[in-house]
Amino acid sequence: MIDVSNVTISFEEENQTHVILDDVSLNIEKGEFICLLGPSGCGKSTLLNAMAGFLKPTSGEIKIENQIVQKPSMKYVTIFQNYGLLPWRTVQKNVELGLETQKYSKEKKAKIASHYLKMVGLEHAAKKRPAQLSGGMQQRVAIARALAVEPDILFMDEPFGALDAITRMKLQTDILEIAQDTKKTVVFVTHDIEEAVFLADRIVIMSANPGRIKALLTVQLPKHRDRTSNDFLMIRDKVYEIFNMKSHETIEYYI
Ligand SMILES: Nc1ncnc2c1ncn2[C@@H]1O[C@H](COP(=O)(O)OP(=O)(O)OP(=O)(O)O)[C@@H](O)[C@H]1O
Repeated sequence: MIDVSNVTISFEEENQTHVILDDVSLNIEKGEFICLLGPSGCGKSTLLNAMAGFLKPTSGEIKIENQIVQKPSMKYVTIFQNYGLLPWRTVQKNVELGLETQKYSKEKKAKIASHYLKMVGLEHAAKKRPAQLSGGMQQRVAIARALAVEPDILFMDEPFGALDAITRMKLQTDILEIAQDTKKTVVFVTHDIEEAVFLADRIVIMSANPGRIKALLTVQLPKHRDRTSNDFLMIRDKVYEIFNMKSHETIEYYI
């Protein structure tokens, strides 16, 4: 569904060229949940923004369903860490935002918004304003708003980065279920190894200076993942190994 071919992205600054992404190639299948994982500054957001049409590659090309990506499209939607809700609108009206460019009746817009608010467990909050909601709830509204335009692809840039650990785990479970139920293709940026192992069908492991793909890891875990299972921990360890973060000393524990 998404073909990234030999993409290099560089920026000019004070007469110097900074190569942010260097010859990155990647194919993403329809319905896959892909996590872009890597240290700060390795170009995860830059790659996501290029796929989403916010940024043009310096060389190489990106195609979505065989069309070169030139600009953002309604067929794919980006969700950012800072929810981007309009504070003066109710939750319901925020979810309806993306529908306003389409010629739907008032009733149809309200029906679609209610459907997706229900999907994220917020039907009871429809009349509230964003400031009356917790961070986790605001991000749920942003997810409902993105889903309401029924995109084929969701691009998510560290969407849970600002949330506390427990809320984050709840939202991870929910987005995984929603992505599976609605058969979305998801490209999700994170620097959290556990989050990537919990969510991804495949993890794209990136290295920095310049940003490159260091490894592609297929996560062969069941649909419903258990963060404490041996298989989960083995895959997490494998990622640590790829980042050279695993200690090779044997430690004995006495409890
Ligand atoms: N418009 C720009 N002009 C110059 N440099 C840029 C621009 N956008 C990004 N960069 C640089 O590109 C590099 C990669 O940035 P990017 O935000 O893609 O990294 P990231 O892996 O998503 O990092 P983080 O996890 O910290 O968000 C950084 O060094 C950043 O300073």
